[in-house]
Order: sequence, then C-alpha cells, then structure tokens
Amino acid sequence: MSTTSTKSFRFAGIQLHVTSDKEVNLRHAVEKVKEASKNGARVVCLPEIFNSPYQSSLFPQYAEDVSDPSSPSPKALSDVAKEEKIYLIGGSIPEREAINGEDKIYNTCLIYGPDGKLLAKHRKVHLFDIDVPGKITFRESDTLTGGNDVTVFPTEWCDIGVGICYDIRFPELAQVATSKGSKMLVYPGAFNMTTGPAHWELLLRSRAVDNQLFVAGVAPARNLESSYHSWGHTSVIEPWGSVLSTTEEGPSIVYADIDLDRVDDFRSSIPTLRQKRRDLYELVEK
Ligand SMILES: O=C(O)CCC(=O)C(=O)O
Repeated sequence: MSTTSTKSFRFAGIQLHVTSDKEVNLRHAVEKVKEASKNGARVVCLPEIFNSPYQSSLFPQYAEDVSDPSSPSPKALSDVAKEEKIYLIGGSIPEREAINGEDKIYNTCLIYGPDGKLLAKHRKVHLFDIDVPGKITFRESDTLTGGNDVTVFPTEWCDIGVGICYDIRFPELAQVATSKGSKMLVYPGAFNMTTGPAHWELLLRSRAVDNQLFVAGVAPARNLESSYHSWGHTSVIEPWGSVLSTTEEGPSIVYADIDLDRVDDFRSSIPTLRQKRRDLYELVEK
C-alpha cells in the first residue's frame, strides 16, 4: 500500500511495549517498524527510550556508543530503515560518549534515511527534572547531560523538526525548528500518569497551533511491571489543532496521512508567522 505523493505521506507512531530486555525491545521494535512500513508508512517513529526501562539509574547500563555503527540499537535502526526504504525517527536511547576520559550519557534520537544512513541526531535539550510533591519526582540530570542543538532533518516531502518529550514544554525550541522550515514536529515522549492527562495533548495541540504545522507525540505503551508508568496516547495533531489520530495506553501503531497542503492553507489564511512584531520581540538561535 502506498499513499505517497509529493504533498503527502503516511506517518506511523509506534506505541511500543518496552521491557527490561534490550534484545527483546530491539526485535519487537524492528517487527513493528516493518508492520508500519507494510501498511504504507514512509516516516516512522519509535518512542522515547525504547530499548531500556525509563529510569535514570539504568541509563548508564543500557547506553551505547552510537558512533560505532555495530552498536546493537543503531545497527537495528539503520538496517530496518534501509530494508524498508523509510525515514526512521528512532525514538530515543541512552547514548554514551567519552569526553576527555569521562563518560557522558545523553537521551538521544537517531534519525535514519531510506538508504540506512544516519541523517540527524537529536540529544534531548531540556532534561526532565521535576518534583511534584506526592505525585512524581524525576531527575534525568542524575545521569544525563543535555544536548545543545535544534534538530531539523530533510525528507522528500518536507523538513521535520525533532524534540524529545520534556523538550515540548519549551515553545522556543519548536519556534526555532519552525523558522528553519519544518512543516512537522515529532516528539518521541513518555509522559506519566500525573502530567500526561493534564498536559500531553494540550502541549501537542499548542505546538501545532503556535507553529501552524503537524505535530506527533510517540510514547511507549503503559507497562505496569516497570517503575515508570507511561501515559501512552501516541497522537498526531494537524495544523488547525485537531487530533488527527490517537490511541489509549496499550501497544499499538498510530497512523496519520500528512497532507502538507493543510500547513500551507492554514499559514495563508491566518498568517501569524508573517505577522510577528520583530520590532517588539525576536527569537534568536545561539
Ligand atoms: O514534561 C512532562 O511532564 C514529562 C516529561 C517526560 O516524561 C520526559 O521528558 O521524559
């Protein structure tokens, strides 16, 4: 099945069941990416931290050197992108890099093109450090270092910006990715049972309307055996702000046909991107 034209493509967000067994997670991710591709998806996204449990103390143990193409997660992602000839936004994995003899760990999204080559890499810029008394405390900075780049990658249909989970709370990052030409923003993410119901859809819809583009958020399925319970609800939002496609908490694949005319139509009928008062304010990328 193919739904691809120059102005549209099928997107798939894989709400993966993630376990503590990396090999099982990778095998399962590859199977689901193949299924999405067979169903016509040309751009496929996995969830945040899809090869490991979402737990700061475990990130060093699961981390991989992604500059080594034989590392298991980069290799699995590259091979399946090439085999299926798709763009694959590889959710995220803990990445290890030795800098001056000291290991740094990042929450990293690897993006592969249809030839299996690495197209871009996004290291989560804003670390998820929160403390909501009696509800949830999480400190990614216990083990992770933040990235320093805004990430936008090209496809044959449009440029796509990528952020990871907590990055969605920072509208400036989305605005910079939009100013670089993105017509879609994709966030692998893993909101939780406190902030998920309150903010996940609201933030996805807000970024879509602010920037007049498609937004996807791709989460792991809820696994009650793990210490972190994901909200799930992988969703795709269209530029007008409506939910195009969504799901609940179980494992699933969420498909959406991305019609880029909807970006152009919205931007020309409500031209806020052109009406910014740069004499009063300006967003500067450093
Ligand atoms: O912002 C939130 O509420 C959740 C963020 C999160 O889970 C993450 O960054 O991994």
